[in-house]
Amino acid sequence: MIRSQAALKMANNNHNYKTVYAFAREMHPKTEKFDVQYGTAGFRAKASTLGYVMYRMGLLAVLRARYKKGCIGVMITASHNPEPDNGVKLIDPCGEMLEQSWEKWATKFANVGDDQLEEVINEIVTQLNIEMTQRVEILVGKDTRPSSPSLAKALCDGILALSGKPIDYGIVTTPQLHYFVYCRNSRHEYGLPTEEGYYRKLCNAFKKLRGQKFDVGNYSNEVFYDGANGVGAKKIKYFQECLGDSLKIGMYNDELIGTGKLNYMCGADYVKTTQSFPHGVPQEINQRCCSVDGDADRLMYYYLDEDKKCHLLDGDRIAILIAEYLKEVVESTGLEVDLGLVQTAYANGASTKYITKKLKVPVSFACTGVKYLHHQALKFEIGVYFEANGHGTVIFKKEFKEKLRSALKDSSSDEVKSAIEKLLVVIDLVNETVGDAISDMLLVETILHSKGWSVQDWEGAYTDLPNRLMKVSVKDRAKIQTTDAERRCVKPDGLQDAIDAIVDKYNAGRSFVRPSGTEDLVRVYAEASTREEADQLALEIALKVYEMAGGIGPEPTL
Ligand SMILES: CC(=O)N[C@H]1[C@@H](OP(=O)(O)O)O[C@H](CO)[C@@H](O)[C@@H]1O
Ligand SMILES: [Mg+2]
Repeated sequence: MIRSQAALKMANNNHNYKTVYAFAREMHPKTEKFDVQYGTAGFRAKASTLGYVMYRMGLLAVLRARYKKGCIGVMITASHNPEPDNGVKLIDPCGEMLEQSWEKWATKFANVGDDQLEEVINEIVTQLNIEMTQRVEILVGKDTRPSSPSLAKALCDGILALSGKPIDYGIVTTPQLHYFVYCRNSRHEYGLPTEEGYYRKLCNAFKKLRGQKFDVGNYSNEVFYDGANGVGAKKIKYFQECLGDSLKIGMYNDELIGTGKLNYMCGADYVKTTQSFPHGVPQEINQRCCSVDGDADRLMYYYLDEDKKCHLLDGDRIAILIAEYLKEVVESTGLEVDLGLVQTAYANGASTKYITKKLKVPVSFACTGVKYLHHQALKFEIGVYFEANGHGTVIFKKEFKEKLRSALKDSSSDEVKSAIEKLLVVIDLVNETVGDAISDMLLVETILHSKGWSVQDWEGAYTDLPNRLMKVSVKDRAKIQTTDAERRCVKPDGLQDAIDAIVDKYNAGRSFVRPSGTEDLVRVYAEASTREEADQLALEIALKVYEMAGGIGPEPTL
């Protein structure tokens, strides 16, 4: 057993990583034979299999921090997945997801044998010329899963093994940790890297925008909030305390009250995938409700109508509401701005049509996964991006913020000045580092309040095309390859032609298939003018995938 951290440090400085191997062998040996892949959202698996992966991600985080000469974050969470799962993802210095070119290192680190660890460390250090004597800080956060503390311990052992300094933020939401990383690296320019600093920044901005009149027009100052029995339920309490009467939040699915399990029959993913009202939230007709997921980076709005039908206002609607509002606020400043929206193929066709034809805001498409959307959104001065499942945010270019500040100084019009001031406060309300369910919720509430809208007014802008998501199990999902932001399939040969021929038979039909980045299956999406047609189209396509792409297990059914 290795006991001395000083001995480890000395070994690191001498480029001798044998101790890392011994540490691994003794405490976090590789237990699984199968390979894992750093996917859309890092590594995810059954928590019991992840100890060694965490240890190795601790090692990699230190290397990444030294390479980037900044602090790095590591979040332990499996988001909306069931409680026995867990996962890990790395956060880069500006609070963004780990750069794609390093994903292959992450995969390699996770999969080599214990006795090859030393070699892989030497390989990356030499190839990227990493200076190994720097003392670097790694910020660690975790969700509420019971497995998270022991996995965090394994992660910290990895960080310490290479003489990094772990800073444990305890239980935090994923977007909070992204925010802390950026605050620290921006030397507090973006905010204070503490929970207190985060709540203050967002709540102050919210209260400023809200003013003293809380109910306006059709807008009523109360929202029901489903915390998915996770970290989002814990953290919303601080907000409620800080917000006081400016927003009444009915808090439900709070595991502390002891009624439910994480993500079980509740939370944003449950609401979106089942298109139904979550358990544990009172069924009040026409009440505006929202759900977050297990690490509070996704947001879904909904309400029940008089017939108890659940109406969803998903990521597409949230994106549109935000883009339209920002467009209006920017117009009132008199400044020219390049505002754009980024969607994925899962965005409802009706939403894309509304944005381009009615709002006249350009839309670009990115592959599934926030890292792709974020990257694409950086091209605009104001880039709004959302996945239909409710994960997204707004990014404001640094130069645009500077433009605003200098226009504020130079303008002689009070009207323009107050419009710019308002926009600067809106920017403070947004967590630009990554999709943040609670910050997004506060922004949606701000917009509805400013328009005097009920949730039904918001829904009235356009009508979603009925849609259906299906899953197909195949022998090897890598056999399916796509192009054009995953909207067209290039492999296996002939599959796209077959899809086109089926889609042609349906009114307003659209469908695409792609291999999931987080689960071992192929996803099928279909939309059409009626519910029956959307269901039927999805089924026909799923059967075609099953037939042409090596389906396994029972044939897909509705
Ligand atoms: C259709 C769908 O919802 N896909 C999700 C899901 O990715 P897949 O690659 O489809 O498994 O998990 C991702 C990570 O949470 C999320 O970004 C994405 O939107
Ligand atoms: Mg999540």
